[in-house]
Amino acid sequence: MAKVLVVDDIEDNIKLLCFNLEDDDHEVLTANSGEECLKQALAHKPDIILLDMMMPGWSGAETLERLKQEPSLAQIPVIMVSANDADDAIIGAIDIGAHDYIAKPFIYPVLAARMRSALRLKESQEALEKANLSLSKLASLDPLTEAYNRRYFFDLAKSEFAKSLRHNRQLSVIMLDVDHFKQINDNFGHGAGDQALVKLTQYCRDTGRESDILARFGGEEFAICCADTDSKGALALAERIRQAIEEASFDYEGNAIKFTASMGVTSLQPGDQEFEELISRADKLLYQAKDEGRNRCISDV
Ligand SMILES: Nc1nc2c(ncn2[C@@H]2O[C@H](COP(=O)(O)OP(=O)(O)OP(=O)(O)O)[C@@H](O)[C@H]2O)c(=O)[nH]1
Repeated sequence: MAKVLVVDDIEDNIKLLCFNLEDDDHEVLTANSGEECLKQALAHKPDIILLDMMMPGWSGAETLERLKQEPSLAQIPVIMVSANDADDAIIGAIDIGAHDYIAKPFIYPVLAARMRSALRLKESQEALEKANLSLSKLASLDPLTEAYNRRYFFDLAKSEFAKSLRHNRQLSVIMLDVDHFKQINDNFGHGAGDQALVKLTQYCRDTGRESDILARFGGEEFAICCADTDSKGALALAERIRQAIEEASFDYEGNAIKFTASMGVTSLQPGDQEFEELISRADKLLYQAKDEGRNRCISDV
């Protein structure tokens, strides 16, 4: 059922707990000191820890504090097991992060019920974290291509822009638009158009750097913000992307589909005060590229 780490310096206590836990179908790991507990927890990520309070070396409380300081272990519920049932000891342990406290000698079914309660709480915390993660993904990504959406792109790129101004670093922007995209939809169907946008995202990712911020602005228009990249580097990147798109083709329902893209490229210039200035320059250059025949990159340097 659950992976349980039992920590106690007395071998007989471990044996007794192991017997009961294994009888309940739990997978049991054991440690006979606080130091060993931390090692086992890091190596095996148990679902729950049953931790003895009084041990030579690190005490139970000290071990608990170390578990809570370790980000990858902090969420594991810890039930303290102790012969000391003084109120102060119980309060102290719960205040430093124990989920629960049970006094020895305990009745195993009571401990088992407390473990179930701790595991239920852990499960609902994990479900909540998962839901939060998918919500923040929804809020930042374009659902079709999984490139960033326009709003999130501006959040990230504006912060890069501010850093570049502060540290006197280069920053460039590429605006990209698929050529005659309407024809892909008209000739092969909307599904082919969608697939082209997914492929385009992949070509940009494969060609660029991990740190490039790629977004779908809407329709068949994309933007890339490249931190620490000067105008020469950005134009070279745009040209590599243009070539990758031109050379690639993908299969859609038996049709080999090819397309091209046009790009406008600009870089941070003295006097720029807002990130939007770069977007608007790159946008003008993109439309110049369209006017001059498409399938080309135009930069303002
Ligand atoms: N399949 C698909 N089509 C889309 C999507 N978003 C916008 N479009 C279509 O993209 C097409 C854009 O057409 P236009 O603005 O005329 O641009 P274009 O055909 O690429 O022509 P140029 O940009 O001038 O080279 C329209 O037909 C839109 O309906 C989408 O998410 N999926």
